[in-house]
Amino acid sequence: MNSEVNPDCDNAIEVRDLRLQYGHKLIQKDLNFNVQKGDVFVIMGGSGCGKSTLLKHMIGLYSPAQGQILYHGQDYFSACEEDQLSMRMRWGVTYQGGALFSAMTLAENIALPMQQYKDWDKDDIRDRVAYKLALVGLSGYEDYYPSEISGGMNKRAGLARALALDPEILFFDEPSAGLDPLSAGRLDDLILELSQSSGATVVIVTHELASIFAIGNNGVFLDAQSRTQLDTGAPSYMLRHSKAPLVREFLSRGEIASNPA
Ligand SMILES: Nc1ncnc2c1ncn2[C@@H]1O[C@H](COP(=O)(O)OP(=O)(O)OP(=O)(O)O)[C@@H](O)[C@H]1O
Repeated sequence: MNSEVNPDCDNAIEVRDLRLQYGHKLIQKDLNFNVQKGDVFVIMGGSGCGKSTLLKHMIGLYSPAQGQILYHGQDYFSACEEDQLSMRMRWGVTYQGGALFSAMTLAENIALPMQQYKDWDKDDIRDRVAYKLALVGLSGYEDYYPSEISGGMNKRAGLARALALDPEILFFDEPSAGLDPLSAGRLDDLILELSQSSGATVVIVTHELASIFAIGNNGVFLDAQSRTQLDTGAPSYMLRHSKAPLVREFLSRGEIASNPA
């Protein structure tokens, strides 16, 4: 266990005064919110407001222009490389396209992080791969290539790979992008089921209202115009009670645009 990690900290993630830029281009500023352990936390907002950018900062791909992101009380960006790696090893990430390696079978894709980061032997890895595939409903698909299975199955296989190292936090960028509503709904159910059964915290970027309400118990709403968060909390609460009209309007597809209830 990392020396600086505080296991008693209820917040899996704390975002403090965060400012996100690409060069001089400001994307978001003054972001402040907490993700509690076990939350399914939704990053919401209209197209181009910076949802993916925020997620990329949260998984350490980009450094913030200002502010902090703390994991179990430890600031990621001021930590040494070794501590950053040990934090990253506790995360599972799935990107927008599923992003499996096309030249590898599903089993090889899922085994890859295990081979990279663990000293598990071959049999152990084979069993763990089979278990992860079973968790996402893909038992028996070990030897299939990504091109041989459907889009929805690819997403589920991507999820199995994200689960490879038994993560404490799972990050998803638009997990159901490109899926039909039924498959998207099934993927939502699976994400919720896996987070509940493993106790993992989930951080998810989506603008799908159905997903936001089906699985999110907490979240943050980003605005492209003011370039800051308009609200944070439970999406179902924000829908009726957010003090920001734009949030109520967005979450109700324009049906609740007047004063908060
Ligand atoms: N690598 C980059 N360099 C410069 N600008 C970028 C980069 N990536 C994204 N942007 C810009 O940052 C802004 C936010 O993009 P981002 O993809 O984070 O938004 P988003 O809310 O996830 O959008 P969407 O819902 O459409 O996927 C956009 O104006 C985008 O053009």
